[in-house]
Order: sequence, then C-alpha cells, then structure tokens
Amino acid sequence: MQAVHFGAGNIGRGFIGALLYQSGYQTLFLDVNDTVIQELNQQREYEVTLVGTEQEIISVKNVSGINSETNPAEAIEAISNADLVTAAVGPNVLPFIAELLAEGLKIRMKSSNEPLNVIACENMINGSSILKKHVFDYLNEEEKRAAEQLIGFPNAAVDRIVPDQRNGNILGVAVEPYYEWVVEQTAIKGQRPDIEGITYVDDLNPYIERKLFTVNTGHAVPAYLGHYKNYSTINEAMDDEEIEGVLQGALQETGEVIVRQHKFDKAEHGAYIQKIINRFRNPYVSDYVTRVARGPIRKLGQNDRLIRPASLFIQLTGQEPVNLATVIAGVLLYENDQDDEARRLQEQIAEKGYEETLQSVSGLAANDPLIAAVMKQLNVMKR
Ligand SMILES: NC(=O)c1ccc[n+]([C@@H]2O[C@H](COP(=O)([O-])OP(=O)(O)OC[C@H]3O[C@@H](n4cnc5c(N)ncnc54)[C@H](O)[C@@H]3O)[C@@H](O)[C@H]2O)c1
Ligand SMILES: O=P(O)(O)OC[C@@H](O)[C@@H](O)[C@H](O)[C@H](O)CO
Repeated sequence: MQAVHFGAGNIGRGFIGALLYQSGYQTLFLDVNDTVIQELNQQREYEVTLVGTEQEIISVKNVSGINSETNPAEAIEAISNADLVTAAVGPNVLPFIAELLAEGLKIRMKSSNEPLNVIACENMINGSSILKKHVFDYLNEEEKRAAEQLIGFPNAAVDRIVPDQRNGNILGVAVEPYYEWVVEQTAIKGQRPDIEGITYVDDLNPYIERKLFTVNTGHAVPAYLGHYKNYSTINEAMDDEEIEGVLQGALQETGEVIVRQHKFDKAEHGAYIQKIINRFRNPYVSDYVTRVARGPIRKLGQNDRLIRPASLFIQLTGQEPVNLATVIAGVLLYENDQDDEARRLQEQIAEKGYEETLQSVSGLAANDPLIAAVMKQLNVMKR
C-alpha cells in the first residue's frame, strides 16, 4: 500500500511516517526541503527514538521523497496513484498544497473509481474540511461532483510532542512515547484505512477540542510565559511555580468549557489534564519555547487554543478567564525576530497598539469582555 504524505517535518517523520510504516505502508514524503528529500532517498529509512524512562528505537523503512516544488509532475503522479494521502505541513501551508493535490486527484478520478482519503493532521479544528475547500477551488463542477463521491476528507486530531531536532542527524527524530490519532470515520470514502494506532470516531469535535484546548492551550503557557521570563526550554519553564500556577488555572478554565460543552466526566477530565502536564515535564524531551510559541498570530485566531476557550468560558460561566487572559497577554508580548508572525505581530502593535491589534487578529469585537480582561493582565505584566 502506498501513502503520500505532505510534510517530512517533525510530526510527519516522528509520528505519521512511523505509524504508516508499522501498518505496512510504503510512504512517499512530499516536501519543499530538498536536504530532507535527498536524505530520505539516499537512506530509505530513518530512526524514531521514543524517549522516556526507557528508550525504544523504531527503524522506519520503505520511505522515499519528492521535492514537490522542483518536481511537481512526479508529485502529482504519486498522488494520483496513492492509497492514502496525509498532510502535516502547518495550517497556513494548506492553501499552498491544494493545487498540487487537486491536479493529482483530477488524474486519479479520470483513471479510477477507487475511493481515496485525504487526512490533514494539523493542530486546527476541521483541518481536512478546510483543505477540501482549498482543493475544490481548483476543480470544475464535474470534478467537484466526482470528488464528492470518491474523495474523503476526514478531519483528525493528532497528538505527540515532537520537538525540533538539533542533533545533527537530518532524518532521525526523538519523540515522546505517547500518541493519539483520532479520525472522523463518517467522512471516510470506501474502506477505513487500516492503520494501527488510529482511533475512529463518529464525531471528532469533542476530541479535537479536548486536545487543542488542553494539550495546546497548556503548552502555550510555558512557551509564552517561559519566553517572557527568559527561559529557553519548556522543561525550564515548567520548573517555575508561577508558570505552573497559570498552567493549572488555564486548564481549569478550558476544562470547565470542555466538560460542559462535550459532557466529558469531570474527574476523568481532571486526570487527563494532569497526564498532559506530566508530558510537558518529561525530562527526556528537550523542547524549545520558540517552537511551541511559533506562529503567534495563528495562535490568537478566533477558533484557536486561546481565544475560543476563553470566549466560551466567559459565555458559559459569566466569569473572567484570568489565566487564559494572562497567556494571551504573553502572546502579545512575544518578541522573536526569527519568527515571521512574531515580527508581524509586533509591527502591528507598534502601529496600532495592543488593544486594536488583538481585536484585528482575533476577530473579537471592541467591546468584547475578553479584550478588557487581557488588557488588565497585560498592564500587570508590563509593569
Ligand atoms: N511537532 C509536534 O509536536 C506536533 C504535534 C501534533 C501536531 N502538529 C502539527 O503538525 C503540523 C506540522 O508540524 P511540525 O511540527 O511537523 O512542523 P515542521 O515545520 O517540523 O514540518 C512541516 C514540514 O512541512 C514542510 N512544508 C512546508 N511547506 C510545504 C509545502 N508547500 N509542501 C510540502 N511540504 C511543505 C516543511 O518543509 C516541513 O518539513 C502542524 O500543523 C502542527 O501543529 C505538530
Ligand atoms: O504545532 P503548533 O504550533 O500548533 O503548537 C505547538 C505545540 O503545542 C504542538 O506542536 C504540540 O507539541 C503538539 O500539538 C502535541 O501534540
């Protein structure tokens, strides 16, 4: 079985590629990083090291790559012949892979009636549905009708902490042992892909919101407050009692929302929160605050890990989400010249000020109580 995966980065190699190999797939990675593609084609395998109290090494074999920027024709052909397409390129990159994907799907739909599923494995709500919309921009009406019949875009939630690799080994990845890959089975066309480790569910919404608003909201706390306090790694930030306090508080706030919205059991959710916090403390995983804080404009988006649960918390409880407001203030204070979005955010702040910038990137109305709550915390932090 042949899988085509967009994005041979951290999660692509450290999670999706490993599970696909263990389930018997040959995986062809499409990426624009030529060094990684060349190395994949030379080595034809790489190691994923599960780091915890004990180490385990998985040799991921049957892999190859195509530089989809310099060699689009081969990439399109590979897509047209695939048994499964997956992607982990980052939410902002999905529009840029859509045309190539659409070209591959057009060829496939002309030559075969075999269904195909495309799974976007990004930290976002409705990632595959959003990718589908971008792909459909490149199809005519007849192609869209055929694609509605044959091409599934099931949404997914993926969870495994895969830090940037700084060990000089281009392909090898050190990852935490924990993982979760939940896929919306109702949107699948044809047979469910038989991948060991996927949990299929009818309604993904509770799972993606629980993941995004616990793991990713939580992760944002040591990232932004850690950077604010001059720590460089998540582990260092996790040793700071004040940060730990905001983390616990923020996850109580998002927990209130998740339990009420999705009827999760309160005690079970409490245990889930503590398990997540322990994952951030894993001393064997060395993760930099700048990776976890990357893309601050995206992270202040209306449906992302901070604004959405904070808004829902206000709506549902009528109270101020003091801890989430503190993290959002931390995002507004995030300065990092190496991060394009952080630079752009600070440029906007210099031009329009914090309040107007927050409104424009989050889509919140000027009189939204969350804006006032964030400004209150920002003033405390700037003192
Ligand atoms: N790293 C994690 O811990 C983790 C965990 C869960 C989910 N995710 C999500 O997975 C996605 C990828 O994250 P990552 O950490 O692997 O990032 P990454 O930067 O390590 O990998 C992204 C890869 O996409 C490639 N890419 C960029 N533009 C491309 C294009 N046009 N076509 C093909 N490839 C392209 C990049 O070269 C890179 O190799 C994000 O949405 C992230 O939120 C990451
Ligand atoms: O990938 P991002 O930028 O959306 O978020 C940064 C981290 O929180 C994220 O990559 C986590 O490590 C991952 O989501 C864990 O499953």
